[in-house]
Amino acid sequence: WWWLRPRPHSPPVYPGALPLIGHAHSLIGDSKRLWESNTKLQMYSVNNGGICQIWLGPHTVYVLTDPEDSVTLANTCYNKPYIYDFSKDYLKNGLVTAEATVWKHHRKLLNPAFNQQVLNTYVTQINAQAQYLASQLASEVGKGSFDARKYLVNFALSTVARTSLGLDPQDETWLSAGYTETIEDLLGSYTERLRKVWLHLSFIFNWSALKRKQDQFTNKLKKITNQIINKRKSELKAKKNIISDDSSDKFKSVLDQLMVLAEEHGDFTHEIIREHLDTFTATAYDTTALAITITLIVLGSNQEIQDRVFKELQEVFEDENPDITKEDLPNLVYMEAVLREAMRLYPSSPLIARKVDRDVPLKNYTLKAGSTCVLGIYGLLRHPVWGANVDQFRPERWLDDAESTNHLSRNASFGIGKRNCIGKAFGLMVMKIALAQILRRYRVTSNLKNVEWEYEIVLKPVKGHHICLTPRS
Ligand code: HEM
Repeated sequence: WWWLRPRPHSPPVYPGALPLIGHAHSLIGDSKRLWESNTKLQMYSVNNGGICQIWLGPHTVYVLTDPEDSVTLANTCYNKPYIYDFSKDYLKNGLVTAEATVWKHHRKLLNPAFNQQVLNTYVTQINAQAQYLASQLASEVGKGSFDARKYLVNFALSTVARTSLGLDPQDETWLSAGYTETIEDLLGSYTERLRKVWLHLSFIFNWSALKRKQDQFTNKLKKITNQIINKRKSELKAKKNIISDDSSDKFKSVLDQLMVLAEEHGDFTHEIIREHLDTFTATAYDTTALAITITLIVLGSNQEIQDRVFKELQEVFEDENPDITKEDLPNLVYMEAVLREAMRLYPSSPLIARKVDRDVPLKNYTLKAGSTCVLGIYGLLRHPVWGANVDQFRPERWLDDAESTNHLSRNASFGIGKRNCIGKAFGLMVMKIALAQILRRYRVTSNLKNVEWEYEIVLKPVKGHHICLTPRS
């Protein structure tokens, strides 16, 4: 107990530590409890100078919510702590889980795959999926409230299938092979391990039923992606010139771009291509689907703001063109402010973490090597730096008083520092197109006050019937 005592010159300790286990007990419980514990912890950090510490057994975990300190830490320590290893069997050298040395090299090579020129070639595919989504939602009109997330998950996965994997719109093999259910089960199993702290220890986890289930999910998903890569390899072998078509305005899936990298760089093996593709899917689909779901719930509870979004849509789409063009996207200024504000208050990834692999001096304290640092995105996005009415949904803060958003945490919902989200621009584009297609056709109503939240690696509204749709005449 002596060595667990708070020391002078070390960050404030979050209350509630128990002998030997420290704060580990606060991880136990269901996903709703996990979210409650997480918000309390992050807000404690905000209210105590943007930093606090907890103990998981003997291990120190700092929780940072100060904008400057968070960037310092994120740009000093690039390695991820052991909890990211929960998904290593599946994603290993993918950008999220790769060791810092591999990550630096691969991130540099992969950045161009997500540049604006490439993204512009995806607009047609995303429009097609978003129009299909809007037409599917028609079946919910007049039936009262429903759970929009399942529609948005299908939309997000179909969009990934087209743009990342290059599958034809008619090609249903991916989704019909049970991909959606299996990826949901796999991500759920990571949260289960997070909550059952004794399973953090590999020698216990390796003997558990959860490990056996996780292996089944992982193997199934790997098999599906491997089949897609192999099929594409055979196609390219048959038509030798496809990939060498370098014209920048021609659609080229992420898989094809990875194949080009494989030709140029020996270290892009078949397995590494799979790890990157599976990483893009796992990181892209739920974050995007949830951000759209949450924005719809928030807009359904703020009719005046929704009216303003609709007015902007009418102005931008004067000619009734059913597709949103790449030229239209920058004109959806108010909609982007709404989206960013919804993601500020309810970030899909409310916390990320780094391994503190050296002593890191911050403004008031030095973080000790060998510990873990949680970067509290939720707290950062409600830090006083955002102004007095930080808890209020106010899209105008992104427009009128731009200086109140012109600070280091501006993009924190997409991560912090250089190891931030590679798919940020892609995600924003997908979300804007989907929202535009939905909101042009339907008025949304909902009640944000009734929503309960849970933490399952991502922040989710607890499954339920949250929104109603009425057709716009
Ligand atoms: C609303 C949408 C999205 C949100 C909120 C989001 C959020 C984030 C956050 C917070 C991180 C940092 C993770 C960490 O440091 O541990 C991250 C990383 C990442 N995201 Fe996203 N993301 C979104 C969409 C996407 C999309 C569409 C892709 C598609 C490719 C993507 C791919 C990635 C990858 C590969 C990383 C790891 C980057 C690296 O370590 O270099 N994300 N994302």
